Amino acid sequence: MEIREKLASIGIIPVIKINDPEKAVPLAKALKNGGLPAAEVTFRTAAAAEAIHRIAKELPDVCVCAGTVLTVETARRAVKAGASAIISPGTNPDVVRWCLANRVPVIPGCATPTEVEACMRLGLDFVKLFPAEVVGGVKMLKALAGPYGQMAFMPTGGISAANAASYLALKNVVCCGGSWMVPEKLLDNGDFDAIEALAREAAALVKR
Ligand SMILES: O=C[C@H](O)COP(=O)(O)O
Ligand SMILES: CC(=O)C(=O)O
Repeated sequence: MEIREKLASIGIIPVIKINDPEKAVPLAKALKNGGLPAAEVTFRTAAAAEAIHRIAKELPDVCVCAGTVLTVETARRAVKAGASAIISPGTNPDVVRWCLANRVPVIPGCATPTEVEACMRLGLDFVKLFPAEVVGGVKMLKALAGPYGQMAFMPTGGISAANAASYLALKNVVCCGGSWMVPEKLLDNGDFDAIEALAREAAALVKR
């Protein structure tokens, strides 16, 4: 299955900031058991590569992606660790070109029509909208659907159980990203049951 179809079938992609790599596998298990077999592990912590490696090795049916990939070097590390896709908050053309040259799925962030067009020129038809709620959310995506009918989006930033369904109802939305089902405190405390419950609540918003 192509990554886009896989992400579409999961619907909501948990965005993770993890400090302790020991928690990576129990966290991914909790998300999977809750109905979200995916993780965007952000390179905002030193544990990111190790967390990706552990999830990819122990839970091959979980779609583990790398987030906050700002450089080609980080993209290389993420792919080596086992990431299925490279995701970033903005668009670094060097990262996109490296991914395309190495056949690595890449989902860079856009916040404006000009950035969407830059990604189209790079050859992409699927990007992130970030930070989604700040830049107009559902209204912005509806507006972008006019001139950019072929472009599909993964809105992230400010999405929650309260508004995810309105994003998922849009034709140009493949999936949403969000951190709300993995609150830092629950992860730090190792409260995987609570995370699983939040994942289950989120997964119930996805029409399959
Ligand atoms: O930086 C934000 C994360 O990428 C996801 O956004 P969120 O915490 O609003 O869900
Ligand atoms: C926010 C986001 O998309 C990222 O850190 O990759």
